[in-house]
Amino acid sequence: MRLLVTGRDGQVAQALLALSGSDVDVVALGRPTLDLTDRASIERAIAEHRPDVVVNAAAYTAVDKAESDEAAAYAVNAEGAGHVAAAAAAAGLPVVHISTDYVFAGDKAGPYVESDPTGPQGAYGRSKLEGERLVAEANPNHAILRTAWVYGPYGANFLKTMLRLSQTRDLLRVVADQRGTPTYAPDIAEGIVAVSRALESAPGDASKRGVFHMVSEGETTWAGFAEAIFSRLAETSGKHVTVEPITTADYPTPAKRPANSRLDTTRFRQSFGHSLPEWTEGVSRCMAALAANEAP
Ligand SMILES: NC(=O)C1=CN([C@@H]2O[C@H](COP(=O)(O)OP(=O)(O)OC[C@H]3O[C@@H](n4cnc5c(N)ncnc54)[C@H](OP(=O)(O)O)[C@@H]3O)[C@@H](O)[C@H]2O)C=CC1
Ligand SMILES: Cc1cn([C@H]2C[C@H](O)[C@@H](COP(=O)(O)OP(=O)(O)O[C@H]3O[C@@H](C)C(=O)[C@@H](O)[C@H]3O)O2)c(=O)[nH]c1=O
Ligand SMILES: [Mg+2]
Repeated sequence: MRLLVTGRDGQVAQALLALSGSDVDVVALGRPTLDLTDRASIERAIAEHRPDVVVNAAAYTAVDKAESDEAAAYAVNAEGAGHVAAAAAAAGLPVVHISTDYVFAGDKAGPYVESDPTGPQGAYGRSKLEGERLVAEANPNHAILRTAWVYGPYGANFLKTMLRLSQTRDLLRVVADQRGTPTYAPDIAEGIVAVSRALESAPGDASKRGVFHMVSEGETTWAGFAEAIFSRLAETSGKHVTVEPITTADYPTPAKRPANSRLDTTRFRQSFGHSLPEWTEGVSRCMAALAANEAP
């Protein structure tokens, strides 16, 4: 099976590339070769590489910057996602599209299921929600995978921000009133491969089409995530960092984030017979990979 992945240097794209081997052949393309705002560039890539499934892992992911740059976020996350889905449809191919917990308002008491009403709190979430709509409209043969709090050895993420800040500080203030699930990019990549195989081998199976919540098992807060990172850092390096739990109000940001980002993964697990490991396991594996210098 060959996957054409958009966004070569992204966290998820890099994790998919790392899986490329005999079983699955991954071609990941980014700008300038493949640009989501240029549908013809996506069509050319499909014609050249002849994939079995197209995976849209490229996105405008700067949550705060999107508040003052909403048009750019829409061009990539909404219209661009639609272009990827339309180009796949034109070639008769399924599309796997990655979306986010930030499509929700975050005011539900329990974990969100796929059919819950959306209510994005910021420009990034709005652009991603519109992307979901345009993908579904352009290509009925789709799986939209909403994930959350992505981190891994490649690219920029909260875990690497925490490690960087810890080089100059012994105390970090981190919000403790936003709940969700940190999800390890290599586990997302495995999930995408499982979904891609299912789309390829079960054409027309409606139980494997639509929207799915795909996050690691368990839940925490950003402060809890930071604590887990620093407890592993202490074990391996002896360096101690204190996490001071604070409220969202204590940490003003341009974009509002959902207080409850928890996603119920039942539909995903039942439809694909696959689940992602506990989030704490991913933290250990990511720290080990970084210590082994497996990624820049
Ligand atoms: N990061 C997170 O915490 C979460 C991410 N997601 C979703 O998961 C998916 C993957 O995210 P992640 O891997 O973290 O993203 P990254 O921010 O790591 O990477 C995104 C990639 O998209 C590329 N890109 C941006 N604009 C374009 C464009 N116009 N054409 C082609 N490529 C473009 C960027 O390329 P360049 O280097 O050129 O800028 C970058 O390589 C996205 O859909 C995201 O919305 C969902 C939940 C959480
Ligand atoms: C760096 C830092 C952040 N924070 C807070 C701010 C915010 O509420 C939370 C996370 O901050 P970040 O900016 O790293 O995370 P953010 O960019 O909001 O991450 C989101 O990215 C997009 C792409 C998604 O789709 C989401 O699932 C989510 O992962 O932690 C602190 O409290 N202290 C700190 O020192
Ligand atoms: Mg950010």
